[in-house]
Amino acid sequence: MRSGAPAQQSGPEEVACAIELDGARRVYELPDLGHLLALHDVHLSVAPGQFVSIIGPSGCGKSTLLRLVAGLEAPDGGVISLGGRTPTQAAEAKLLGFVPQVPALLPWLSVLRNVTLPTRLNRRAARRGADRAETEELLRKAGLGDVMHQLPSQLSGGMRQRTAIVRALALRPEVLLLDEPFSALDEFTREALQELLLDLWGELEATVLFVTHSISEAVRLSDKVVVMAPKPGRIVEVVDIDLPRPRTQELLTSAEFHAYELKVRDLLRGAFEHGREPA
Ligand SMILES: Nc1ncnc2c1ncn2[C@@H]1O[C@H](COP(=O)(O)OP(=O)(O)OP(=O)(O)O)[C@@H](O)[C@H]1O
Repeated sequence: MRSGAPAQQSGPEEVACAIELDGARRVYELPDLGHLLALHDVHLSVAPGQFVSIIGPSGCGKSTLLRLVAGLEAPDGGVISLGGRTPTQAAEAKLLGFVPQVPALLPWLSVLRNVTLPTRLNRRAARRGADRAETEELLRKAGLGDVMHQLPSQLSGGMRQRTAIVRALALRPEVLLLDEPFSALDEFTREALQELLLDLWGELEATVLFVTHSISEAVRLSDKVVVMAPKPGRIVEVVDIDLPRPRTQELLTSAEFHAYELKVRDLLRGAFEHGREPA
């Protein structure tokens, strides 16, 4: 428990799990009979409960990496382990929460019913996940208490994205995967949702993989920032962010914070320049 807030009930089996990628590889067959090496020899160790961001130029394989960890696609080589389980086993055990870039909410269901849908549809999810009262509490924490009976079409973009985050968190996942969840939001909404995510992460103790294009967001949120490059998609460096939490406004404007931003920026510049070279 990081935040000091009361923990939701958790047994020993609900402790967050580590994520290990050992030589992961993904090749896409292309219509012209060629192929594209979307991920090449990816090694990554994420400790239980860590918050890790993934950053890199468009097309470097960030979403592919997330899909492999989520068990939505299988690697063409290497091994991926989530606390000793394969991604498919972890997904079947309902240990994973996934927040996509665009919140996929069912337009005919209220906010509350969208959030409770996974636990209503699946017995395993129901056993692990938050009950109705806990879900309503999560919605209130996310600032959605007053709109939980409204339809998604009545909400702002930021509210819809909060709903998608609460839906993933209501499963009490051991591993939370987020694919650029705040990219379409204005700066202030983005900051508010970063705070919310950190608060809820603090309570749930999930292991987080977070894809972003924002250097400051990555440094602000993370224990580690994974910098990727394209052609082929690969990890160029993992930067440990050795800053205390909570990361106050004072810290966010400090020279130390800025030094991490510059370091990630330099690595990214190299990755972009590489991406511009002919493959
Ligand atoms: N199903 C697919 N079939 C063929 N190629 C694919 C497929 N999915 C992804 N790719 C290609 O694999 C590469 C990596 O894609 P991916 O979406 O993982 O990149 P990304 O880093 O997440 O990009 P972005 O930042 O633009 O979201 C890209 O060149 C993409 O065009």
